[in-house]
Amino acid sequence: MVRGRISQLSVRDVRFPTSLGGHGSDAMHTDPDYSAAYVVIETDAEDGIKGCGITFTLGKGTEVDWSREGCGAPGDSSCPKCGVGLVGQAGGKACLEVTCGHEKQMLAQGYPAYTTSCAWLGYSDDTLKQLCAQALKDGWTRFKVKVGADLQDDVRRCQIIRDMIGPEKTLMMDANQRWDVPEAVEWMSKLAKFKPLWIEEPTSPDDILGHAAISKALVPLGIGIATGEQCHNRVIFKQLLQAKALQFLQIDSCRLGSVNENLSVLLMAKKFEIPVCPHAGGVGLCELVQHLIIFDYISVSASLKNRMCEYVDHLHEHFKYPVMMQRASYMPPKDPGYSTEMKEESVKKHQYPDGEVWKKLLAAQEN
Ligand SMILES: C[C@H](O)[C@@H](O)[C@@H](O)[C@H](O)C(=O)O
Ligand SMILES: [Mg+2]
Repeated sequence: MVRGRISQLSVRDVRFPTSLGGHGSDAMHTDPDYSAAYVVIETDAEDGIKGCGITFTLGKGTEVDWSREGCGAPGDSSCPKCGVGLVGQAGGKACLEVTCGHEKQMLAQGYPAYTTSCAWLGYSDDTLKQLCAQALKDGWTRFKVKVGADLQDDVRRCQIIRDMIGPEKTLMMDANQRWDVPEAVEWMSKLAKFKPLWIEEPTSPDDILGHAAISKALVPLGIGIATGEQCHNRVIFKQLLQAKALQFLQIDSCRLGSVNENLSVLLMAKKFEIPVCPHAGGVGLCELVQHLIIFDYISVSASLKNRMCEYVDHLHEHFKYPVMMQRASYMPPKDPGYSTEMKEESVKKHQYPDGEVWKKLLAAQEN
């Protein structure tokens, strides 16, 4: 039913200076400023219905004029992490009438999550220990640690985190594409003693057969391959699944353009019996993907076995409908829409380069 016409469209470059604290850092992206191209489509409908969309980048990636900036060169750590994938938040009715057991279970217990927030690569050992201790207190049982830049550092950091969480809790590792195929196998053979459930993005996300080779070598060591946060369409996922290149599939709500593209991947994963463990974090990715993974549980996979959704503890305060976490789980959102809308005040403050936050930072840099 048509309810008005599009009357206005705005695109804003919103950046958060996360690099100042090393938040979000990994072996490839050493100083990311979590950022978004934030789009609002307004209509002239009487009820004021509007659509909001985000594309997650690491700062410079938000600039339209890349080439002049020289952005896009391999190794430029501020290049866009995620491609263009607009997702909307349109008004509508929240559909939370309890109709099935799985839905009831989600409403009561939520969808299980793991945390990446303790172990970004740029964090000191002290910060790692402090955040890990706090996360354990808060009830987290699944942890992801960044690896891939320096083997000795990885061994030390993995030892710290494994000692702190004990042998039973789940540990995952993420190399953010840093290795080539033989290097990935060799490096992970050295980290196998820390019993990681998976190694994520061990090599280039485009190297489907490379992932298959790594998977063949590491599965006998009890290590699965997780990938998907850089996969931009269902065809890539189809090939990863057909080639038996992954044991955990990581959809990304923004990288895969549209909800429909995400749904087709959820259905393929079900057919291949591969658990979906979404990528989240960034700017708003937790807010968005929680809808998809809870839908997956209620309507597609009907299983929580080997399944969990990533959680990162940053920037939720800038969203109008932030995620609600309880006992290390995502509690189902009860507001209508895709939870994409940002607070106007946050957008204004963090707009690049003329928002209050950036004016101050850029002025300080000049002095
Ligand atoms: C640059 C970013 O923080 C990435 O390190 C992050 O998205 C990561 O790959 C993840 O799995 O959370
Ligand atoms: Mg990752």
